[in-house]
Amino acid sequence: MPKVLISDKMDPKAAQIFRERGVEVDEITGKTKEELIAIIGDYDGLAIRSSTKVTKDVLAAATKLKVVGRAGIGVDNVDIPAASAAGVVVMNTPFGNSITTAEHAIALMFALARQLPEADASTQAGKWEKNRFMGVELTSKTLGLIGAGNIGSIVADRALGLRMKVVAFDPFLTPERAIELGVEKVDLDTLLARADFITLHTPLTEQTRNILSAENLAKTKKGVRIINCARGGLIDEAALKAGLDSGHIAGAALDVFAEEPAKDSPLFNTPNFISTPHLGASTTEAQVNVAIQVAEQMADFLVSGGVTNALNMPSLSAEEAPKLKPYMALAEKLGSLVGQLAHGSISGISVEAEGAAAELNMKPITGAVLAGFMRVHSDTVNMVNAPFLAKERGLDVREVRHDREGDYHTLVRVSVATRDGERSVAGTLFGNAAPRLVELFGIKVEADLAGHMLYIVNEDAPGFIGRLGSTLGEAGVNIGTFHLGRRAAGGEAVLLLSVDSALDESLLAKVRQLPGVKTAMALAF
Ligand SMILES: NC(=O)C1=CN([C@@H]2O[C@H](COP(=O)(O)OP(=O)(O)OC[C@H]3O[C@@H](n4cnc5c(N)ncnc54)[C@H](O)[C@@H]3O)[C@@H](O)[C@H]2O)C=CC1
Ligand SMILES: O=C(O)CCC(=O)C(=O)O
Repeated sequence: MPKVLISDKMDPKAAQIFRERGVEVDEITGKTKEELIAIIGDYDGLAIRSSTKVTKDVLAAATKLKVVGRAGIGVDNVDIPAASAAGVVVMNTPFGNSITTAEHAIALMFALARQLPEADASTQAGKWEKNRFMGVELTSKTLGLIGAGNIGSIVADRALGLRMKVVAFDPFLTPERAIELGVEKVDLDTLLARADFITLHTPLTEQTRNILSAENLAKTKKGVRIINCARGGLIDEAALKAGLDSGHIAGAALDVFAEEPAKDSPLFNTPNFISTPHLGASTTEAQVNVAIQVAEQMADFLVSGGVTNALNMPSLSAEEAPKLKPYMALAEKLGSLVGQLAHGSISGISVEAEGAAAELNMKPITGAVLAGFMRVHSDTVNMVNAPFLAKERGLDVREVRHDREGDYHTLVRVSVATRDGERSVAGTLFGNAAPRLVELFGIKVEADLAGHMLYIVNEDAPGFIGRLGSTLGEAGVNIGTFHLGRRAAGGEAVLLLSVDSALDESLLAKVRQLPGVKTAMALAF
């Protein structure tokens, strides 16, 4: 039974769903990195929010880990390249907390406009400072939206409902989508110059880090109010403090900080500064949504191989997974076969689908081919890290679907480009379930690729099979199955034998000395 660790506080629905789906679950929150490293080796899955940092060191200790599930959106607390290299799928729940976070941004905008936290503190201190707290109306003001994705779009919708004008800067926002949202697409400088309120809704990336730098803050309108419910690191906090102190910036509300937990920021106690402790997603509704979603996604993956909302692997629905499973087994065997047989530097690999296979989602099939191909050189390769490693090695990967009718109802062909030209193998599924090799380097041969095998290329001549049988028999090697294919009588023949035990080098050397043998290799599946 797969085992998952929930390492951040999560709605109890998550644990309930894991158990209902046949996944064992431990909830151990508040661990230090060292404590997490000490226990992570026991788990197949890790369910987190934003506190757990899934670093290289944690992943190195996570020897059984297959999936990290983020109950939320931002995955900047997960080292995704390291997870990909380790073959660990990283999933998030991209929609479960968007409305809640957008509402928090709007709440902070109102709080800034009317200085609500300070007015509340002053009133409860018995001061009744009616004349101190003069606010501004939101109606007719311009809201500058940096990032118009899921959350930004909801913020825009709510702001338009408040009769604000919304200008948006997002390099990926199309003019059509801007019209649909009712926002004006502008460049960053225009937004900075025109906005009365600025709200940030981008992930933290190398392009967005410090997007509100000292230089950009200086381009804002005097009296601007700034809200950040996305990620710390998007704003230069020192420059923000200077802007608030000088009065250029009329107010700022941060839900997120460059260093979290933020326990001692220079911004604290600055007039017109509001902060919340990364509460953007903290509503009952959002937490139930993300807990249910992350547990369902992770359980689907661990139990049936379904992949949803993965950031480092193509999606594969729980319905598709059973249909694709035998294809992935076939693809992995074909990838492994070409990986074992093709020598020298390989510059490209192509995966072709014919018949029923051409109707399927090819990404998982290609991932399985690459995993089989590269596992020949490293046993830590799997479906997740194989495409990543292929790219790292500069392997040109092609996918081709054919709509032609072939000899088989379904066929997957894998070809590699070698120095000696293209080498290709093909396989089908018998009964839609059993992987079977049907073509090897242009020769028709029908074989089950399983266990220990012996591959021989020889000149087709009488007496060869008897001599080979004797050589193996004398070495105590039992033949399981025997598959023969040849280009033409008396031409080049290919033999694939399954044997009950591993073949050692000395036996292979004897086989290579038999008359007519051109190649003899041990294979393993
Ligand atoms: N405070 C909190 O508790 C929460 C914070 N978040 C944060 O909110 C962020 C946004 O979430 P979603 O809207 O769901 O993500 P999303 O991926 O739907 O939208 C992000 C938008 O940012 C845009 N973008 C990317 N690079 C940009 C750039 N250089 N300049 C301007 N725009 C750029 C993208 O085109 C995209 O439209 C998340 O990445 C997460 O870090 C999300 C949920 C809760
Ligand atoms: O889990 C949380 O409370 C934070 C949510 C968040 O930042 C996100 O979903 O990106």
